Formats: sequence, structure tokens, C-alpha cells
Amino acid sequence: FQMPTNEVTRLVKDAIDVGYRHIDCADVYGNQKDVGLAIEEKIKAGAVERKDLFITGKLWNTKHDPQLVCATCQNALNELKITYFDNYLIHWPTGFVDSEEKYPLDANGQTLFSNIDYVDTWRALEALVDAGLCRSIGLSNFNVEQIKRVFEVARIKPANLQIECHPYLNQSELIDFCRKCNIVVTAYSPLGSPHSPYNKPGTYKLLEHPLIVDLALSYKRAPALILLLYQIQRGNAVITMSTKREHMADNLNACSFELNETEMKRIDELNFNGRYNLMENAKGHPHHPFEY
Ligand SMILES: NC(=O)C1=CN([C@@H]2O[C@H](COP(=O)(O)OP(=O)(O)OC[C@H]3O[C@@H](n4cnc5c(N)ncnc54)[C@H](OP(=O)(O)O)[C@@H]3O)[C@@H](O)[C@H]2O)C=CC1
Ligand SMILES: O=C1CO[C@H](CO)[C@@H](O)[C@@H]1O
Repeated sequence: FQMPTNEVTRLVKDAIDVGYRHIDCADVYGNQKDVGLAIEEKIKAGAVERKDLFITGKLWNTKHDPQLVCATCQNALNELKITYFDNYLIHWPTGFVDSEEKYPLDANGQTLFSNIDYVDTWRALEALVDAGLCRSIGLSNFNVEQIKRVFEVARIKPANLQIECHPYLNQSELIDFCRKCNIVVTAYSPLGSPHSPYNKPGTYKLLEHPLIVDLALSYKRAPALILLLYQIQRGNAVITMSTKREHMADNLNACSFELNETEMKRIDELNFNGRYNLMENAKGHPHHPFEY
């Protein structure tokens, strides 16, 4: 997400070279063909085998119609030059009308919502597992009630929930719920999306918060590593991204030290329900997952 368009292939190759194996993709990022070139090159060069990679894909809001799901997933696989996803998610619970535009609009500039129920979309994802196109399936940006609805109908239970998660939005309740349901949580924007326009003046960027900086100094590590380790010690998978090879390499050192219980608690207490990813284009959608 948000990698400079003409650098995606090089950056994904760098990531594989420095040791990353989970590649988080989505139709809406618009760069799967370039990610696919990197995967193909690295496999051909013998740097990595397909089975060692964990590739996540996400179905975008305009393709929730069960009739469209299989072709959409197959198209993403073709772009990525792979034959299966390790993990495939419904990106948001909010369906839009089918369109080649990511955000189809009416004449007044309002997003055109569809009335497709994500529960029906879920059944189409189950068929992808049956067909061997996905090894596991899951959800992204769903709230507790929405996950419960999926669980009620699911023949194949969601294996994963990908959500925004960092100390300003620690997601404790949602994570506790997922633990009980055996759902692995993946934390996105773990560094607080430092380039997001939602970093408000008057609020510290997470990487610059005095507590995070103090901990970083005391452990002689970069602030980013404190934020990544915070997720790992909570038992979450964590995905970040970088356009800099040195950041990529350094971030992999997040497991080289340990935060104690008091430090974890102090980080947890930074929570104020501070979201960076509001999905404002779906404001007013009956399935919008959160209030703001
Ligand atoms: N399911 C969903 O709806 C969503 C999923 N995601 C996924 O999560 C990923 C990460 O989320 P994102 O919002 O980018 O947020 P992050 O919080 O991971 O922030 C990424 C930014 O952090 C900077 N950074 C990385 N490492 C370091 C470091 N060691 N020191 C200082 N700065 C660093 C990078 O800048 P630099 O290039 O300078 O290193 C980059 O701009 C996305 O790429 C996407 O795959 C994201 C949003 C929504
Ligand atoms: O993953 C994400 C980043 O890109 C999208 C915006 O274009 C977001 O909606 C989404 O949550």
C-alpha cells in the first residue's frame, strides 16, 4: 500500500532478500502486477520457493457480489503470477456497486453502495477454498458483531482478522474476542501510519511519542521496533511497510529484545481510540464497521 509506483518490484525484491516472507496485497493497491514480477524473479533465481512465502490478498468493495468473487480472485492470482493465496480476506464489510472504479460515484459525488450482504460474500470465499485458490480465508476491518454474523453461517471459519492496531488504537476488546474464536489477528498501520493525513497537529506521531522514544533509547533500538514488538508480544501478526531497505532490515530485529509487563501496560495506556483509517468514502453505509 502506497509504495511509489515505479519502485514496487525493486522494493518487494529487497524485502524478500532481507528476509520477509509475508506479502500483504490487495486489488485496491493497484500494484499486484509489479509485486508478481518480484515474486516471479525471486522464485526463478532460487532465492525463495513459493511454499516459503505467505501471500495475502484482499477482495475490494466493488466485487462483493458472490458471482464476481471467483473471477476477481483468479485475476489477482494471475496478476501476482501465483496459483493460490495463503490467505484471502474481505477487505471491508462495506459493499459498493460493481465498477472498474474503486470508488464508484453518483452524480453528486456520493459513493454508490451495494446492498450485498458480506455473509453472502463469505460463502463465495468458502468456495475459493474448495477450489484450491485459497488456503485460508478471513476478514479485514470487521467489528465484533459482523464477525459473529459471519461465524453463524460459516462452514469454513474465518482464520484471520486484519485490523488497524497500534498503541493509540489498541483494539483490546476485539483482540480478546478473536482469541476466543481462534482467529489470528494481524495488526496493520502498527507504526501509526506516519505519513497519514490523519496525524493531527497537537498529537504526537506514534514514532515520536515520548514514551516510545524513551523505551527506544533505553533498549538502544529504533522506535519502530518498540511498536512492532508491542504487537508481537500481544500475540498478533504484524505488517508494516517501508520504502527503505535499511528500515526493512532493521524492522526484522523487533524480536531481538523483550518489553516487560510494566512497559507493555504503559504502552497500552496510550489508547484513545485514535484511528488513521476511517474509510470515509463509506460513511453512512449500513455495514460501516465503526463510528467516528
Ligand atoms: N486491511 C487494511 O484495510 C489495511 C492494510 N494495510 C496494510 O498494512 C501495511 C502497513 O500499514 P501503513 O498504513 O503503511 O502503516 P505503518 O504504520 O506500517 O507505517 C508505514 C510507514 O512507516 C515508515 N517506517 C517503516 N519502518 C520504519 C522505521 N524503522 N523507522 C521509521 N519509519 C519507518 C515507512 O516509511 P519509510 O518508507 O520512510 O520507511 C512507512 O511510510 C500496508 O502496507 C498494508 O499492506 C494498511 C492500511 C489498511
Ligand atoms: O488497505 C487499505 C489502504 O488502501 C485503501 C484506500 O485506498 C483503504 O481503504 C484500505 O483500508
